[in-house]
Amino acid sequence: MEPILNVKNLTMKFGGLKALDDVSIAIEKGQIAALIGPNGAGKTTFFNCITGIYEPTHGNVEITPPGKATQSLKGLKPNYVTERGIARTFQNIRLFHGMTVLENVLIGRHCRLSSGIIKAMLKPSSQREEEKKAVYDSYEILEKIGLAKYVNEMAVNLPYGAQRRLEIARAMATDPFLLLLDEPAAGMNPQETKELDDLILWLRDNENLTILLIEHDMKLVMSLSDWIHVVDYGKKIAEGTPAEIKANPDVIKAYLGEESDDA
Ligand SMILES: Nc1ncnc2c1ncn2[C@@H]1O[C@H](COP(=O)(O)OP(=O)(O)OP(=O)(O)O)[C@@H](O)[C@H]1O
Repeated sequence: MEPILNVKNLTMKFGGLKALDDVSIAIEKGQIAALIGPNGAGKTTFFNCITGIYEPTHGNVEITPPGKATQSLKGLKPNYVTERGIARTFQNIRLFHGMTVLENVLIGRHCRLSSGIIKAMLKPSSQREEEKKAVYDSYEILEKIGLAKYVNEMAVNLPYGAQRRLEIARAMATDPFLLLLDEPAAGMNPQETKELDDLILWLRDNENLTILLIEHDMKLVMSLSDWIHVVDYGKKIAEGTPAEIKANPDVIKAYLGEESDDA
């Protein structure tokens, strides 16, 4: 079976700097995979190349959505990548703080509406049904993610961990088959991290999602991941199971160091 995401020989240059150097990574359907490596290794650049924020200097990104043919994402802008079924969250929280929790999720939903969210919000009668359905679907997502109690709160008033979960809810609203999470546990306390761990597992097991996460919390990475890819200075240096990665001398030297003791 084709991998759900097949990134082939990706190179991204910024002037003289090779942020990614011939990186190939395949993600299988239903996997929770992690992309790890030191600061500046190229992890976020990798996400940016997949999601159309950057056009890679070389290489190709192919997807095989469940039940569909393999297709290339070459040249697609971010909104078209989202439409193809890839959703992401960002390293720094990017919510619409002046909007409610529900409105933030509705914004994510708009790529699945035929009328577009703006028209739907203006409420010409032909769009009312679609708008109602979008609100219903968004509320359902909030329930699943454990945020329904905040539905009419302003996003800015949510506790930090809930804001991070709201980003995942908004990503879910785009109906993805592949979810890319960029440091989802950053800044979380241990309780929030535990809840995130449970949520990611739940999403994979109940929402049919494949998940690729960038994360520096090695305890979370090692407990959650089926498969781990490691980059350093833009190059892929290893891939394997958590046990293999923990024991890999190149990874220990480049990144894990003593951290591997508590993972
Ligand atoms: N738009 C850009 N222009 C120039 N250089 C960039 C750009 N984006 C990233 N870089 C550089 O590319 C390299 C990889 O950055 P990237 O953000 O992908 O690393 P990272 O592995 O995600 O790091 P971290 O773990 O700190 O988030 C860094 O040297 C960074 O400064």
